[in-house]
Amino acid sequence: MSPAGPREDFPDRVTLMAALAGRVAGLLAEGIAARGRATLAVPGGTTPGPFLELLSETELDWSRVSVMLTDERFVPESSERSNTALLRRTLLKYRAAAATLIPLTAEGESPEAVLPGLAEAVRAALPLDVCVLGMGADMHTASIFPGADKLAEALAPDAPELLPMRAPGAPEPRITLTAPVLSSARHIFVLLTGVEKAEALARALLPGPTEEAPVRAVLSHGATVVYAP
Ligand SMILES: O=C1O[C@H](COP(=O)(O)O)[C@@H](O)[C@H](O)[C@H]1O
Repeated sequence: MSPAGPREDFPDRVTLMAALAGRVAGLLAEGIAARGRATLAVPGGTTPGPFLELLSETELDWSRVSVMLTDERFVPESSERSNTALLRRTLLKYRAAAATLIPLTAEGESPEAVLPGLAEAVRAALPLDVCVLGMGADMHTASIFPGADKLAEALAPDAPELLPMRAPGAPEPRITLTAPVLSSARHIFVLLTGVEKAEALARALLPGPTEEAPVRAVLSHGATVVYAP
């Protein structure tokens, strides 16, 4: 793997989430000042809730911010596994209620059926000003999983912005931003907490193919890892 970007360790999760929320808000404000609008991508899953809650309270011209998920599970929004529901619950309220959500899911039979209707709005909001990613213990990031059916396509330099994805490690089909979208963000953060993730990161930083550890696709593009135990 080419040299990894910086890593910032925090003494605890409260400090980490507050620092990241402040940093992301500052970068979005810079993007708005420079270009009139800014786009933010955030992860789903179990880690980012407190960061998203704090971000929702920050002072920013949220009416100029577009927000999308890095990936979504193809489940109804009523499911507790819906990343969109997480986003509505934690980020899209208070001051951040004025932001525009670019959806990564819609009602339909399959990810393939809804994807064309989603791609245009995603494309129009790119490039990402700030991309915050999570990582699973299997070293997947967004929904780019080791062993996934469209892994090679998602990692290819000419990948489309969005792909449907099915993987042995994912309980449901997914829709994910692809590696070129994630790695071309102006600022990339990988948000990690806990010993299991620290161990996975150590494995991901070893030399090896990106297919085995998809998070390498962003680590090799200067992503800043922010971590607390
Ligand atoms: O399934 C997913 O997993 C990753 C990691 O989630 P976590 O629960 O271990 O924090 C997440 O980044 C991704 O957005 C999500 O869809």
